[in-house]
Amino acid sequence: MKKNIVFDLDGTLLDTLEDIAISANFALVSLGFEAQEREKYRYFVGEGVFKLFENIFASNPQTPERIQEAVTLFQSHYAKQFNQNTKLYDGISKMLTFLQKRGFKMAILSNKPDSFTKMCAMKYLREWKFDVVFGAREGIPRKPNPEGALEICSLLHVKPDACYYVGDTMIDMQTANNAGMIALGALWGFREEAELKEHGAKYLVKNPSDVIKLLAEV
Ligand SMILES: O=C(O)COP(=O)(O)O
Repeated sequence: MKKNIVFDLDGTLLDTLEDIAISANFALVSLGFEAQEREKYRYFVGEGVFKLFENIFASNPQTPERIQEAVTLFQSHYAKQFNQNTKLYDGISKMLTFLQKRGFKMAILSNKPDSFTKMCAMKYLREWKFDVVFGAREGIPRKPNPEGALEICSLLHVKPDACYYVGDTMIDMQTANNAGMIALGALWGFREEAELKEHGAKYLVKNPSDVIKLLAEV
């Protein structure tokens, strides 16, 4: 039985791009830097909030203290911004209902700070039962390190190879493979097919109804 599925959050279950971009641009402008185009955030997001600003400042590196200032400004802004434009991607609701009815155990593993991950899950995903919701937590290495994914397996009492992991970036495909899970690359999210293929997607799904088709026989 492989009725276990772990989801990435940003760019997979939720389209969070706009609110992340607004809050990050607030932090940048507050510190005297230029705001970045919303589309660029597709590539900045994925490895947690500190790395978000490291990525933004890639061509103009800043001290860790400066980056931390940006992170702090981002976090206080995002606490109020996170639910302004964010939404479930089309078809997610139907997919989650299907999986739940079919008896799948479901979990979330994100590199978004743990408190924000839980706030988003409470706001947008409370209709469905997620056995575990983990964001980035103190002392636990971020994805693509498999520690969080393996902890979920042990909490669910399942083996990694009996778990699907659905995500939209190379970080997610690497996480799934590092943990020994079955990697599903979601093409509706932040990144492109080539990236997901290159980093070990076992299956590519164009939309959430493809997940239903793929897992209908499991
Ligand atoms: O916020 C991030 O950096 C990434 O979040 P995700 O792991 O849910 O894609």
